[in-house]
Amino acid sequence: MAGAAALRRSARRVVRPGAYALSRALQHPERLLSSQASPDRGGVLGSELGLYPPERVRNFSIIAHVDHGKSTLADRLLELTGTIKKGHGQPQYLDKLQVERERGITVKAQTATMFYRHANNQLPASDQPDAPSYLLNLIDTPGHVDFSYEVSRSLAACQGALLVVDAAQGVQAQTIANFYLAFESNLSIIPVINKIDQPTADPDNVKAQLKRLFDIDPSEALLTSAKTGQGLSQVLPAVIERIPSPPGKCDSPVRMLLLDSYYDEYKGVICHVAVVDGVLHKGDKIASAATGRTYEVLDVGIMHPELTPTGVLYTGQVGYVISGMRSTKEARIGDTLHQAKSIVEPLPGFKPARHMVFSGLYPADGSDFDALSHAIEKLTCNDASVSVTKETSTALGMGFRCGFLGLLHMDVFHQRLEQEHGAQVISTIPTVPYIFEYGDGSKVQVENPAALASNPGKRIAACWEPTVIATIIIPSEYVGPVIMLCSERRGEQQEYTFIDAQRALLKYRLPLREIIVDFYNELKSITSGYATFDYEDSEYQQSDLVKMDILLNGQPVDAMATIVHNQKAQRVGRELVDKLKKFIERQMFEITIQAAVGSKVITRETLSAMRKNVLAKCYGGDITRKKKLLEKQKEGKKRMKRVGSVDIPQEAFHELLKVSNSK
Ligand SMILES: Nc1nc2c(ncn2[C@@H]2O[C@H](COP(=O)(O)OP(=O)(O)OP(=O)(O)O)[C@@H](O)[C@H]2O)c(=O)[nH]1
Repeated sequence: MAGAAALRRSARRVVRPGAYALSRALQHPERLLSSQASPDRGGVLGSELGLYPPERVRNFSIIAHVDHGKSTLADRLLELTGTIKKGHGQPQYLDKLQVERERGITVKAQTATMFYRHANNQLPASDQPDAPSYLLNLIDTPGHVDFSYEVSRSLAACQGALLVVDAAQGVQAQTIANFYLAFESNLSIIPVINKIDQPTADPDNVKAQLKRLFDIDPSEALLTSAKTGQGLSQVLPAVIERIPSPPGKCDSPVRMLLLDSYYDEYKGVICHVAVVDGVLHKGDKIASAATGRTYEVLDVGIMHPELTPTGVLYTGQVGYVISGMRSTKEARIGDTLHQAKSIVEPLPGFKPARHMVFSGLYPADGSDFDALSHAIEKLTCNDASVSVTKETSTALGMGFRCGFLGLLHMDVFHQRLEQEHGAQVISTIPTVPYIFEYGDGSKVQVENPAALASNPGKRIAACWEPTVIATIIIPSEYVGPVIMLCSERRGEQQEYTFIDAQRALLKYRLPLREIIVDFYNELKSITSGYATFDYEDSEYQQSDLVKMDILLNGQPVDAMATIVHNQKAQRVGRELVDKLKKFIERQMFEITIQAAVGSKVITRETLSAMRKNVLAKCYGGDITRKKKLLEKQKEGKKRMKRVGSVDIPQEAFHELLKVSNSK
């Protein structure tokens, strides 16, 4: 038992939070089985990995719209191959990120190596003892739009993808986005129509949609239920038969693509790699094409599904490498790692993550700056897609300006800071990266509205804002309200088609600013939850933007400054001022709250003076009760931010994040 516990502990240390199938497996290491098809039944030895030349390897991903069943399907495939034990009952999520459990989403992509014996599609593997065994790398990916960066990274290591579509819901916005990601990467796509057990399942309609939208031959679609197991036996044979083996030269110097990296307290930086050429051995010297630094390979292995040392990785295989890198900053995602002292052409990496949303993060208690700094550093070790720079606010003190892939990504990061690192954080109103041109022709990218100083010597000549191309799929009766919503948000229609008799597809160019706050919620609410939405970044467009300041008793609060479209300044200003009025408690003096563009005040409210007497309700002379109330008041004060003479509660900052920019 003690051994199992130790294994569990060590598994927990090294596992990357993510696809719950893998995590679940780690909770029960005693249930981990070497595959039925594995060449050895007690683990995978390096020499046996050599039995899998590229022709016997398949690297594939599972892509889908959120909730269409990727992770459940991944789970079933791991069971089917004996990588985790069958029938582990109700999913247990103890090793999964709390944030993933609460939100029911996958945030990080995960890789698992499986072994599968395959000869004849018609017969069970147990009846074909001599059937050749294949090494399959399955990469489970997140479905939410903010994490599509993870999807494209995963696809770089694959030659094929299972495109999972819910048999009742049909093709949705992210199905389209993910299909094109895979299609543009030249992957073989296997359509899997999942959840056929549902009473409302209509696989024929889904086949027709796949044909119409992607020109997929209906006979190619596999029909499955990841819940009941129906149709699952066709999946892996299709993977082997329809997906090409990875290309690569076995006898060339080693060259591998760095897919992902994370930091482990005990082992240091762990890199996930796809070996494109050559063979990588423990003890080899490797170099980074990006930094030129060299490292010794201290450990190498596969994810089966937990880290399993093998001492070697062959051409076409996907696994992990530990090489004494000190920080994930050294492990640049998309970098080529290659045999040291050999001249190799770097692999074509992938598009760097583009930060769509920026926000300032400050410690709720100014004296906690070091703790927040430490927490952010630790968290970015496992989420390299966040950009972090130090900044100072007169209102909030020292903090950080962080760039995120989207609003959900920002929320998840924020939540993880609080849950995993106990950090109490104030975040400022999210903003997008604008470009401003001054009268002298110089241009700046503005990620912090407060940094856009109103400098009379620097007249703003023009500004640009980022836009996205949004794809929205809705039942046709909701087309009218959605068109109205998009035009309110300054959208420009690009496409309006029907994907079947009941559903329409709308494409809009929208300013990113207009969708980062509240757009999705509103879209869902006007379509009774039926709309699905996805976007890809597009070009910058010139726009009439202004910086809006919030002033308390005449003093601007830099952390509350925001950039808005000129025509919306009045409405946004009103909303911000109203929110603040609601959340700032009356104080012993009168407080004026104003929103101003330049020197022009566009809206104003006054909070009359009042002394809050916490002892007012405390009759009689119960001294301990009085003390308690005073203590509570003192605690409350700690959560206040003093700006000039005004105390602003932490909640006021949180509420400002929710201010819609349209309506
Ligand atoms: N009825 C039915 N439900 C299924 C099936 N496959 C998955 N589900 C359920 O659908 C829900 C979503 O499944 P997931 O596997 O988490 O979906 P996902 O696509 O991985 O979701 P993200 O990770 O958030 O992108 C869960 O409640 C599953 O139990 C199926 O074949 N039939």
